[in-house]
Amino acid sequence: MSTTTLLETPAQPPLNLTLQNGKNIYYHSDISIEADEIPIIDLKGIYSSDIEDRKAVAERVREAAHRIGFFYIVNHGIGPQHAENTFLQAKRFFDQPEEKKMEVCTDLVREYLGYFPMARYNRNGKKKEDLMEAYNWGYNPKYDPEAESKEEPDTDAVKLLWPKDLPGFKDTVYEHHAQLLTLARRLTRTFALALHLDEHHFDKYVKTPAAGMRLTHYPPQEASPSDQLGIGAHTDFECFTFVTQDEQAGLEVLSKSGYWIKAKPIPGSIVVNIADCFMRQTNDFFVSTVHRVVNKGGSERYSCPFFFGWNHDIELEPVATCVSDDNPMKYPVVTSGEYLRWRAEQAKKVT
Ligand SMILES: O=C(O)CCC(=O)C(=O)O
Ligand SMILES: [Fe+2]
Repeated sequence: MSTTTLLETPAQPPLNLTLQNGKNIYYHSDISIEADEIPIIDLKGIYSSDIEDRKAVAERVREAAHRIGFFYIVNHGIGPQHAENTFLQAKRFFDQPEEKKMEVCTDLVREYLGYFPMARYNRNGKKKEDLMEAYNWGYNPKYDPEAESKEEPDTDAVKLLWPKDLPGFKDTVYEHHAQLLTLARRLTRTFALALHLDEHHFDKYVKTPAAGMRLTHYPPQEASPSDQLGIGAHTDFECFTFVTQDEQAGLEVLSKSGYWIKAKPIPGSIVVNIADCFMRQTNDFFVSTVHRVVNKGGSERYSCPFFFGWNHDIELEPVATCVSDDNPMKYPVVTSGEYLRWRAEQAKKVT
């Protein structure tokens, strides 16, 4: 495993970039490499009745979340038909004429939801805009298997942002969303154990969670990654993200040694990455790792990220096992909702 730091590898002057969360990143080259740094974690043990099995998985999660902030999960319990169905819906949606997709454009609402048109954002200030389009939707208690009240919220996003001419689209993608929601709540317990807390420590944080989901489409790009990306380098906003990828490679992760490493698709797996709210709450013990997408593979790429965070009113207070007199909390305490709103405002400005 690489533990080289940038300071130890003075090849050429590093490239640098300021991210939307205000952090600066440095890297050696825009060309990515193959490396064996992202572990594959078998989740079978989290469903065991024996706490020792659950703790054994949690220790692997602890190591990965601390070292690189990315891991694959297998044996996660979600049947392959859900990803297949979602990708079919993604193709259906993106194959529509542009004016149809614009009927559910993100500009219709204040939130960062709905359709993001092709090449709309330029997250890293490259010569050309990011070559991707996306469709986003949010948590809805109507489709939450554990919601106490199943009433659909009366928001503009719910009323305006669902495509009108794609029967079955909403139900199908929410079926997958419900599966991911259940897994995310389960994994929240594993994360609690990974932080050496009581297994149920975060249970009350995930009653009405932030649980946004996205379909993304990246056409193959001709420009080099120095001039254009599929999605520019960024960190995610919430606690953790599940990325379901199709078979087309493209996701890349910035390693601590300052190289872009490929997170190649592994059939049936889900990629998990730590995001900023968890990094803040764990006082940087969990790393919210920078990632991006470059589709140089010659075929269309589809993926489906699921962004999971706490109920909006939860204060992102420090996790007790991650602070001490010698290691005081680095971040001001804000609520999850306040932080996500601030990040969404920053993200909307990147045009
Ligand atoms: O498409 C992917 O593999 C990842 C997308 C991503 O990082 C995001 O939408 O935040
Ligand atoms: Fe991301």
